[in-house]
Amino acid sequence: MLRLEQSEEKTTTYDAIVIGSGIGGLVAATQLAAKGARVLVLEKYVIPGGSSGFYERDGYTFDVGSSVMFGFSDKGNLNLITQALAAVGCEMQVIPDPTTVHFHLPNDLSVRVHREYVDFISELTCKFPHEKEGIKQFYGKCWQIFNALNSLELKSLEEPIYLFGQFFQKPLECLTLAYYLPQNAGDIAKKFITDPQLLSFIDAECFIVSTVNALQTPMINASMVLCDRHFGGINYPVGGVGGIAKSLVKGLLEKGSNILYKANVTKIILRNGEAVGVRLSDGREFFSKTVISNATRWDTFGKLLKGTHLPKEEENFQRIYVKAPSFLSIHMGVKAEVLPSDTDCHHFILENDWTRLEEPYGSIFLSIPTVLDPMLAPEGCHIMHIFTVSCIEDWQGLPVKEYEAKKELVADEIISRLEKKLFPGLKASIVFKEVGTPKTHRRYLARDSGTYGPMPRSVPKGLLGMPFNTTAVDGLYCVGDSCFPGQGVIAVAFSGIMCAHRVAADIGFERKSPMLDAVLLRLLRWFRTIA
Ligand SMILES: NC(=O)c1ccc[n+]([C@@H]2O[C@H](COP(=O)([O-])OP(=O)(O)OC[C@H]3O[C@@H](n4cnc5c(N)ncnc54)[C@H](O)[C@@H]3O)[C@@H](O)[C@H]2O)c1
Ligand SMILES: CC(C)=CCC/C(C)=C/C=C/C(C)=C/C=C/C(C)=C/C=C/C=C(C)/C=C/C=C(C)/C=C/C=C(\C)CCC=C(C)C
Repeated sequence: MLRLEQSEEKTTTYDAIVIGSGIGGLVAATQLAAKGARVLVLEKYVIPGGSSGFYERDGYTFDVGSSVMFGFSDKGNLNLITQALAAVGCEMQVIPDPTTVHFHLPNDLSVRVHREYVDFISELTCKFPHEKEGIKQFYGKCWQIFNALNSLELKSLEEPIYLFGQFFQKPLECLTLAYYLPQNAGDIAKKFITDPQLLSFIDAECFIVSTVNALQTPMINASMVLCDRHFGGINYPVGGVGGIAKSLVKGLLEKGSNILYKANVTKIILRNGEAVGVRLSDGREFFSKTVISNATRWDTFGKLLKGTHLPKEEENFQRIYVKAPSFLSIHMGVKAEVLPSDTDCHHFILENDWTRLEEPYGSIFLSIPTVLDPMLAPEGCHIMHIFTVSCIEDWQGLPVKEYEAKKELVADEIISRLEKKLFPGLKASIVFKEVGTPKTHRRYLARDSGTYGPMPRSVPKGLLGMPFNTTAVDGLYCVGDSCFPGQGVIAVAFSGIMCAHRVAADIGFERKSPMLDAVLLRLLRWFRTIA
């Protein structure tokens, strides 16, 4: 990080200030820096990455959140993490994961999502032989959409020269995407599949990437993840997920831009209604041609623009989307012998009752990244990163002692369930344990109520209602998971690429047509109101 002299703060005008260094913010920043823009990233915490950050304790390197990495392969157009790193001259070594996730579901339904598509389909068909045709048809539709996506060069859908250019070059693919844009995975699954248990399995497939069931999951997003895991595969970065943000920061600095840590933005400064800079909690102010917020839209409009009128578009967003609950996380170090030798890296556990899928503490996510990269833990030990849905309301207003006791109690119950279902002797094998609650996530990730991201209030019209990057405030852009296409590391990386393209056009680093802009932006705004 370069030091900024005090006089420089007041006088330097950047091309863009990015609030927050989650993957969304860092991708936007590095894409702009790669185009020659001067960018300043302001991060509240002491390291970059947000929910894709890392922390070290007692010889362990823990991923804060994300461990399942889509978009990290060396082929196609959808390897957006690889592309984002390459844009600033970085490359990371990755370890291919042979199994995306091992599902442990009610009625002893166990399904491994193998890297090879044919192996996965044959395992699923073995469990549901009477649905062989339906399985082929549903996942086949996903491939049709994925192939359309993968054929496009991905840039801002809010930039007409690019968008119309893609329609001209790939009309069939663009029409396919336009057709599926307002649709959800559950409706399409129901066209081909009738077995209620298989439909519940599709719900679980969608839930792990959208925190809602298939009927509420946009078909484009479902297709993206259900196919990329077989096309490019899931690949884990050597040294842990935190390395992605560290590499992006290195690339950012090498391109002559900068990042400041412990820089808590408390206000977006407006002049004549236009965003022109930001103020930090310690009083420092920075100015720029554009401001990009990687804080959630609830934080951006509710806190950083507090006191200004909530634009109609944001009212519309909040009408369609609510904050998904937060989660309880347990980071553990365990003795290696507790794991059977063929243990997969990622597991999803829902023991007895399908109806508990979306409930707090209903299902359990478990990642064991040391299965892929043993160097993340001391010799003879593994990392277990466990998380489950939990609401902040459950944890508020408790005196410290009760709060700590509740953490222990809830974590103990989750660990007992894992011990019973998967790993006998688990409790006795624990050598390190740290529990995070929704309050922890609110504090360290600076996300309102510790939310995991946005989720539709009811059944959405696919992705139609999800806002892109421009906002009703001139000069202010949003990036991250409360923008199109939503939650997920690869999704926010796409949002970063889109955002940087739109900003670059607005500040003269890319071509733009003001007349076409006005038409397209008005049209997209209208689409969102009918969602
Ligand atoms: N694959 C997985 O296992 C997994 C797990 C967890 C999270 N994730 C994904 O990561 C995505 C989130 O990425 P993102 O880029 O939207 O954001 P993020 O929440 O990861 O990062 C936002 C960053 O902005 C900073 N910030 C917020 N307000 C600030 C302020 N006022 N001043 C300065 N800094 C501020 C935060 O400290 C944080 O570092 C989620 O959608 C989620 O799906 C994935
Ligand atoms: C403009 C208009 C209106 C129209 C036109 C048409 C067109 C052209 C269109 C286009 C479109 C596009 C391009 C789109 C795109 C999209 C995308 C890219 C998407 C993506 C998505 C992604 C996602 C969603 C992802 C997600 C993921 C996630 C979330 C993950 C997670 C994970 C986890 C949680 C883990 C688990 C764990 C265990 C199990 C342990």
